[in-house]
Amino acid sequence: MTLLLVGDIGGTKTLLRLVETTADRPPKTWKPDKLYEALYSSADFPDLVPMVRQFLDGARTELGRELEPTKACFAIAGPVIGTESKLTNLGWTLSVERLEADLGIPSITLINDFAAVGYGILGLSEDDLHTLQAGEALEDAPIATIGAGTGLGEGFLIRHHEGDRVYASEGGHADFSPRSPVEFELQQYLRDRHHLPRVSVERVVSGQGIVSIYQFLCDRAASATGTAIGDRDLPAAEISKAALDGSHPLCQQSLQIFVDAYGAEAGNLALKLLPYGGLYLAGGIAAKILPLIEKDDRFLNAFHDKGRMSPLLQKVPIHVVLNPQVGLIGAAICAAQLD
Ligand SMILES: Nc1ncnc2c1ncn2[C@@H]1O[C@H](COP(=O)(O)OP(=O)(O)OP(=O)(O)O)[C@@H](O)[C@H]1O
Repeated sequence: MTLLLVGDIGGTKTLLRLVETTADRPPKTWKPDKLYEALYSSADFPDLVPMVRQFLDGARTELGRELEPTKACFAIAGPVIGTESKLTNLGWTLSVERLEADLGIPSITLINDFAAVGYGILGLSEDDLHTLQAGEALEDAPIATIGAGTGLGEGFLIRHHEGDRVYASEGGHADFSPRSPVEFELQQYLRDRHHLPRVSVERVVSGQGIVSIYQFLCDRAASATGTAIGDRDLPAAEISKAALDGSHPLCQQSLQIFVDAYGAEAGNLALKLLPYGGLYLAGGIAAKILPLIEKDDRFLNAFHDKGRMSPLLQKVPIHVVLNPQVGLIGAAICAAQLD
């Protein structure tokens, strides 16, 4: 029996989990059962080491036995360079060598959170997915992942007989490319408001993006009517709730612009990778606003809107990931494959 420690480390919260596996290298499509799990507020700790120590103490007390994980994988919302990662929001600097020494775990790896999503989708079952477009799946073709949450993650997976290769990217920081007059206005608004020379797609396609789009529409309506709009400071969850129940026209319009931009960016990613192995929408937001993604085929229309290349994109299978644990599942699959 091998004991794995896996973690999903975000700027806000960190979820740690212990997983047991009987096989040395379980199949890549393995969906691990959790032995013990705990959620922490990342900023409550000066570093990952004291958090893991507290977690393992809690697990030993709860399970009433000695627990010594031999492999660990931590998925990090930020770039991982070689064996190191700096979480700028938290002031943590993590290195594999230091973590292995301080935690006494012989084999540790750090991966980007979207690399973890890449591993994780291999472990999902049909119930974890909602298909937006069946397309025409090709077994050996690349698989793409995209996901709006706190930021916008993008990654890809290449299937290979010697083992699948999972890659993260910083695609969310590529330029936002407006397609309609209102989107051009939005781009200019964001440039002016944040004093930016350019606007990245993450500024629009993310939780903060939903808030920014809504504030843009409020300010635009206020300057057209000369009357300030109430409730200008709503969080993304409330804006999408009001859009879903149809109770607030500006919230509805905000989510329409968001879904259009999300679909268009997913289409850009698909043009670059031709992911006939599937394009997966992960991140926390897509599953929560599914009716708005599907309403009037809004997401798919924006996805397909690529001129002469549109027929190619109609063949890409597109699935929304409904399981919010996909990153942790991926971290466990990755940990299990460590030597
Ligand atoms: N119902 C909702 N509709 C739209 N946006 C939402 C909703 N609920 C939460 N959000 C937004 O989603 C973002 C969080 O996304 P997600 O749940 O994917 O977290 P995350 O990116 O994994 O977080 P972390 O970086 O801490 O790991 C926040 O910006 C939040 O405001």
